[in-house]
Amino acid sequence: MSSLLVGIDIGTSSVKSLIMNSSGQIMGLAQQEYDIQIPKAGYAEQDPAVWWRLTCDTLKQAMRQAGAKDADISGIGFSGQMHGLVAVDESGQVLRPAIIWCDQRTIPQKEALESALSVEQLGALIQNPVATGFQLLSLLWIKEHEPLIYRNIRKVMSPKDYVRYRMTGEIASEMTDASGTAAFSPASREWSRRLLEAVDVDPELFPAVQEPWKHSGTVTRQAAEESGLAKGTPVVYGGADQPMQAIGNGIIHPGTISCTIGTGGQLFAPIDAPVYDPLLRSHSYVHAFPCRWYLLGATMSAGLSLKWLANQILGETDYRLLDEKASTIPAGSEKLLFLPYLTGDRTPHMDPYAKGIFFGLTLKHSGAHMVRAVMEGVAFSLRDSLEIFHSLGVDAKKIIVSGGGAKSALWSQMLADILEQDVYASRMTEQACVGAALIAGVGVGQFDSIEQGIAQVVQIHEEPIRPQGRNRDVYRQQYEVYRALYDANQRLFLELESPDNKNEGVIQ
Ligand SMILES: Nc1ncnc2c1ncn2[C@@H]1O[C@H](COP(=O)(O)OP(=O)(O)O)[C@@H](O)[C@H]1O
Ligand SMILES: O=C(CO)[C@@H](O)[C@H](O)COP(=O)(O)O
Repeated sequence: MSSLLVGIDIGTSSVKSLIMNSSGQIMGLAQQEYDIQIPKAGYAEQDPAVWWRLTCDTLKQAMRQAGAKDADISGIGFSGQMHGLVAVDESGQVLRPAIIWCDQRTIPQKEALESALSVEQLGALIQNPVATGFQLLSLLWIKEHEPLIYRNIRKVMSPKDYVRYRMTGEIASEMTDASGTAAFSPASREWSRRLLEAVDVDPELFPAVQEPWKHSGTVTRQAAEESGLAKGTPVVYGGADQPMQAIGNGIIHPGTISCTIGTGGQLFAPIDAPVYDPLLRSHSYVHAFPCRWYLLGATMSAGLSLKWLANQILGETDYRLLDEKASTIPAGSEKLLFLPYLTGDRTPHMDPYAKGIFFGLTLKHSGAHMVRAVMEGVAFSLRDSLEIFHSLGVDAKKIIVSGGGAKSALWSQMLADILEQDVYASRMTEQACVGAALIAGVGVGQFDSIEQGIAQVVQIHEEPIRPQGRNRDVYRQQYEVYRALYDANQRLFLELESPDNKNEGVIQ
């Protein structure tokens, strides 16, 4: 009898396909990387056809690794990078490259929307801030700059919804990814027709919204040929990467928090009512668990900051080696600080103009100091999110760390020291894929409920990583300077981007 579950994560840097059994044993795991295309400074695009092709490749690899036949797969679930825009025409053809979450071209659309609607009005309509790279703003950009394409758009989709459409032929959205489009009200769990009316966008462009664990169709004949899956294999809607990762870590009830360092960094706290920050410094979205929402603090460039330093500045690609080097530097990087705003900031400043800064450089600082300072800067940024959660009365009894950055013992220790709390690591790997496979198991009836699936699959280390007293004290002081750095530079960030600034990087 078929009983293997598949979880596919359409990440920012790669697609991962995972095959597990009902006890959570990973039987096969394959990953294929892709780049972010930057056709112009501030743009970030990807080709949806590449997502689909590499999904098929990784599925075949994972099945080979698992020694599984197509008939062994009982259900498929998806996880995916959030906020992005895939636009398709009447016949379901992609009209232009996807504009993804870290794209920053929509500063004018963001500012126009924010001057038309107050923070209070946005809070009432969508309970969230709008940020560059969010689907609705990207759609407004196409409307303004590519009117011929805009006219042909029949539906817009989030990245993983497009890949699922290629697999099943059905165009649909689900609550968790709809939440991150800026066109959806998580509190009322429906597209915000009032907001769409206010920006003159046809609500019909947005697909019907489903629950993540529900059956969304089956693998089509063509998808079967391309992916090696069996035609007719059941597929569930799946969810955005943050809630899927939370499910894969067993985080469904208030009190336990997920802390992720992937390309971006996120702090995620389940809540049992759609509470939101009245200052809109963090996000409030629908969770992939019945009647639950979550608060999300987002760092735009987390792992991406380290990747930038490693690849573009130090010419080193081995993260383990960088870890080793950073371990030789004392906590606080001998007073070197890094502000990780390489692609602007979301939480807490929601400022697309913000820039990265190394602050405090002296002759004694080496590449290893810079690596450590980058890791610390990312952890400080996640602490900013924790401070906001505390201010909203959200309890963090337990913090579970994951994402590529959590593979580093040093980075995980820094999180404990800087968040000033025990943090727990998972015994599993690729929790977003695990979450996607788990809800597929719920959808096909292999688990009675998400809770039962979690009890059967998820394993967290019992021993926490504890804050180290001396480091904590150093970081407490360093955090004060970190906080002040943005305030001291906010005006200068704006000045750099002013239309009067003639510095356009042209070589004479
Ligand atoms: N051993 C390691 N030490 C430190 N950082 C690491 C290590 N391995 C991966 N990373 C970080 O994790 C990031 C990738 O995380 P991942 O969760 O795989 O990304 P995504 O899901 O966004 O595609 C890299 O950019 C890197 O900064
Ligand atoms: O932007 C957010 C959440 O707001 C991320 O969840 C993105 O979806 C990217 O995630 P990674 O690919 O960095 O894991």
